[in-house]
Amino acid sequence: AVDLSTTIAGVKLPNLLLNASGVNCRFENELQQLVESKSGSLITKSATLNSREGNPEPRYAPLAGSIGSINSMGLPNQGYEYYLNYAKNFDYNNTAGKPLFISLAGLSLAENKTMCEAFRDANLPCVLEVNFSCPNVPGKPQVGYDMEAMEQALQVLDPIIGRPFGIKLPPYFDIAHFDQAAAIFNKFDNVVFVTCINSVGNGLAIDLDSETALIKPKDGFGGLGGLLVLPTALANVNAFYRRLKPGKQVIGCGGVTSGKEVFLHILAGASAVEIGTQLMEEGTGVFERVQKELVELMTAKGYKSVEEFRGKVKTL
Ligand SMILES: O=C1NC(=O)NC(C(=O)O)N1
Repeated sequence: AVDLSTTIAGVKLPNLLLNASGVNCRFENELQQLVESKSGSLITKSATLNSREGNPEPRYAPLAGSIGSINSMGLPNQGYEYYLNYAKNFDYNNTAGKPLFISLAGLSLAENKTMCEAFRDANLPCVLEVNFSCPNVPGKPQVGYDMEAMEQALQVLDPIIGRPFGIKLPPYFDIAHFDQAAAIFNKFDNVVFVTCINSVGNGLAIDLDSETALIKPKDGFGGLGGLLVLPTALANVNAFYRRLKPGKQVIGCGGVTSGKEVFLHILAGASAVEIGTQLMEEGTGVFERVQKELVELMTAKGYKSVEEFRGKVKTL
C-alpha cells in the first residue's frame, strides 16, 4: 500500500494533506468537520489578540473558469483565546491520529508576543504557524516582505515559543528575496518549517458585464489563490527546499485542485500540502478525492512512499 504519512515539527500526520489556514477553520464546528474529514491534520484560522469581524462583504469570490479565487477577508477570527481553548480541549489521541496546527497573525510584534507566551504557558502538543503574510488588513504591510522586521520578530518570538514552529510566508518573486529570507530562517533552530505560499497579494478581479470589482474591501484588491498561483507556489516551495538547512521542511500551499498538484508540490520539496481555494469551493470531501487521486498517480508511477520523490524535480 502507498504510504502518505509525514512528520512535521516532530508530530506525525497520518497523511500529508490539511486545510490552508483561513478556510473552513474559524469556528469549532468547522474545525470539527476537518477532524472528521480525511485530512491528515487541521490548522485554525489565523488568530489576532482580539476577535475581529474582518473586512466588509463581499470579501471572497471564485474566479471565472475555476482558475482560482480572490479574498480580502481581513483576518476575521474569534480572538486567540478561543483557539487556545480549542487547543486545550482538542483530542490529541483522536482515532485518526491527527495533530493540530494553530495559526497566529498578530497585528503587531507585541500582539504576537502575548499570544506566543500564552501558548507557551499552556504547553500543549499543538504546533504553531506564525502568519507573517496576511495581505488584507488595510494599513498593515506584510511582515514577510520586510526582512529586517521579520528577523527582529523572530529574535523575540523564537525564544518565547521555545519549541519547533513554522512560518506562513508570502510568495516571493525575486531570487535575492529567497536568499535573504532563507538565510534568516536558517539562523533560528526552532523554525523547523515554512509554509509556502500565502495568497498572491493585491490582485484585482473585475466582472466584465458589470464592469465592477468582485469584492468590496480595498477597491477590490485581494489575495489570489487557486490553480492560477500554482507555478508561483511550486517555485517558492522549491526555492526554500533548496535553501533551508537539513532538518527544516516546507509545507506546500497554493494551486492544489487534485492529486496532480499535490504530486507536483511534493516533487518541488513539500513535506505536507495545504488546500485552500479548492476546499472552499468543494468542501471537506476534497481530502478523500485528492488523496485517492494521489495514490493512483503514485501507483502508476511506481512510487510507494512520498520520500522516494520528494524534492526530486528534475532540471534540464
Ligand atoms: O493570511 C491571510 N491570507 C489571506 O489570503 N487572507 C486572510 C485574511 O484576509 O484574513 N489572511
